[in-house]
Amino acid sequence: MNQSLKQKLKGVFRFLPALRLVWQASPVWTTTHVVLIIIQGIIPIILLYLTKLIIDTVTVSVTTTNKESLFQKLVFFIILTGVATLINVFCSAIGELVKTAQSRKVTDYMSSILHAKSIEVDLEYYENPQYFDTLQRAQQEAIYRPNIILGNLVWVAQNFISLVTMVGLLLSLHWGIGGILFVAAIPSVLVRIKFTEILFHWQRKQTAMERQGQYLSWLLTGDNFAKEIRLFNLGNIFSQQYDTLRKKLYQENLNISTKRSFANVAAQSLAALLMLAAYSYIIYQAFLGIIRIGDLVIYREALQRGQSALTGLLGSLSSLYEDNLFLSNLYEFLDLKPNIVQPANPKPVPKPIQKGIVFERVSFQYANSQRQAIKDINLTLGAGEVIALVGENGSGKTTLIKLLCRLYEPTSGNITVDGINLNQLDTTAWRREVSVIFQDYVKYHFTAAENIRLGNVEIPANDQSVVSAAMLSGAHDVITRLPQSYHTVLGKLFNQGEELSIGQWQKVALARAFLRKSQIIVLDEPTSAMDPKAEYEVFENFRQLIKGQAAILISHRLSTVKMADRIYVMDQGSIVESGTHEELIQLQGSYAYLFETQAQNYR
Ligand SMILES: Nc1ncnc2c1ncn2[C@@H]1O[C@H](COP(=O)(O)OP(=O)(O)OP(=O)(O)O)[C@@H](O)[C@H]1O
Repeated sequence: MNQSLKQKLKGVFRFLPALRLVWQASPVWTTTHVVLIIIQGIIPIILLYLTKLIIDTVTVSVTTTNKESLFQKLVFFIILTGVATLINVFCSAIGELVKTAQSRKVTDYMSSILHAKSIEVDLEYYENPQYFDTLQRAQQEAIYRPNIILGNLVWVAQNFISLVTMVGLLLSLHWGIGGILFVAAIPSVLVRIKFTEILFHWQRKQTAMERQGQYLSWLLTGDNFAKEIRLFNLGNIFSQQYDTLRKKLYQENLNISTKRSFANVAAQSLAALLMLAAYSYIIYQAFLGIIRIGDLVIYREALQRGQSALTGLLGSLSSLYEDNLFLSNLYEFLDLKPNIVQPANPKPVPKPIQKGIVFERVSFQYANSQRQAIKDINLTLGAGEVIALVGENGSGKTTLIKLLCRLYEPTSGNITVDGINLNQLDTTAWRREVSVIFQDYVKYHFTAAENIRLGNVEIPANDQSVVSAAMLSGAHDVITRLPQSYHTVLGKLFNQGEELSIGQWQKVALARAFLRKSQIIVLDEPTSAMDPKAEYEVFENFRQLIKGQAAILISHRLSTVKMADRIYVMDQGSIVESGTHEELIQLQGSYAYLFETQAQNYR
């Protein structure tokens, strides 16, 4: 057997993981769903059999004198027919409810699996377009495919039983008729499998384009972009780009669908001709008097039912193949492994940190980049020390912080805390000790109190420490002026939300950092959007604010970092100067030059 056929067959039977997901999502609804489908599959056969019994009884009654017992029998069969019909009606009515409930459960379960995986993977994945393609494909399939697999398996069973019965009947007439049934069904199945594969590969190729379309649509409809799109009059341009993209996708899809339709016409015409030949043979047998008119009717019925059972069976088998092919998109996503590995036996995080954090010849290059973002960095942050990183845009300051938080692994060199390499610590436990507010901090569209509490979710809601943190960052005054004070929803996304200015948002984010009970605090341009008074208040009493935490400050305003114990000046990924403010001024290097330039602007 050639390799690809083997793989295809393997694909057909790789439905167990999907069934497991369906089962895990909702064992009770799934069982009920299957039981109902089975009952609904059996009842038509029972009804058919009861009809036969009724006809037989009526036929006998015509020639019998003792009609009373036959009448009782007849009444009994009619009652049974009524009961079976009622059960059928009940099952289909309840079936709708069960189907809806079960598929909603599966949908929600699959969403939570996708969410869990999205959190588990490293930040690095989020800088990789292929990751988003994989995620998009997984999202498309995960929601409904597992349920369809379940349905298709039940269909396979139902059609198989039906087929065996009908083929048995037809074989009694001529073996060739059974054969024709099979031959007639094959072309349609081949067409389906072929076009499923074509569509699958086309969709995989088009994911990036689909996402580009979604991005344009997001630009056109998202609140973040509404201002600029209007002012730069970009609406029509983006909208045209979107239309061009969608037209291309539509055209390619239509081409495949058209080809598939023609192939289907050819396959189904061939099947119809073969069935006509079989039917003609049955008619001819009746014409010759070999079979009776009654037989003709039965065989025709068996032929039709047999054909629909076989088409159904092969159809559900090829659907299973299709489902599995497309579900590989989901498995591909679920199989992603984080690059940052957790140590098997993590060492405890030092509490309190005694000696401090040391960067030893640390270099790092982003996976999607040709250049080193930081090179050969040596840096020390002693316990309770405040250090500052300054340098031009792109000099590597934020990257250094990301390495400290173990969002990435250094390409070379070591980062240690009290002599223990960060890769020997449990990542979550380590991150608990670092409180970071990045430049692109998150504006949560939750209440003001929740926005701050997210810095330390271990404290209860409405804890007084939220207010204390807000006071330290200057957010308290902003929040108390809001209509519902700390209970006001921030942002404009939800009803009664109150939008803040960028500087006000920054104060809220800073409060989040202050709330966290960590040993290290990292503020990446924390006051860049604050007014001078607010900024002054933060840095004036900075050491009291951080209460003995070690701190790393990143700022372009050198006046704010003057008080640091040590200032590191970065340039193109390297540290080019370091020392206290006074030492660096005396050095008369790039720091002194920058400081002097900024100071002149304020004179
Ligand atoms: N996710 C990324 N993937 C690839 N390259 C990146 C990524 N993030 C940053 N870089 C590159 O790494 C270098 C350092 O960036 P980094 O953000 O650390 O600079 P920075 O000093 O914090 O700059 P700024 O002052 O503008 O905040 C830059 O050349 C940047 O282009």
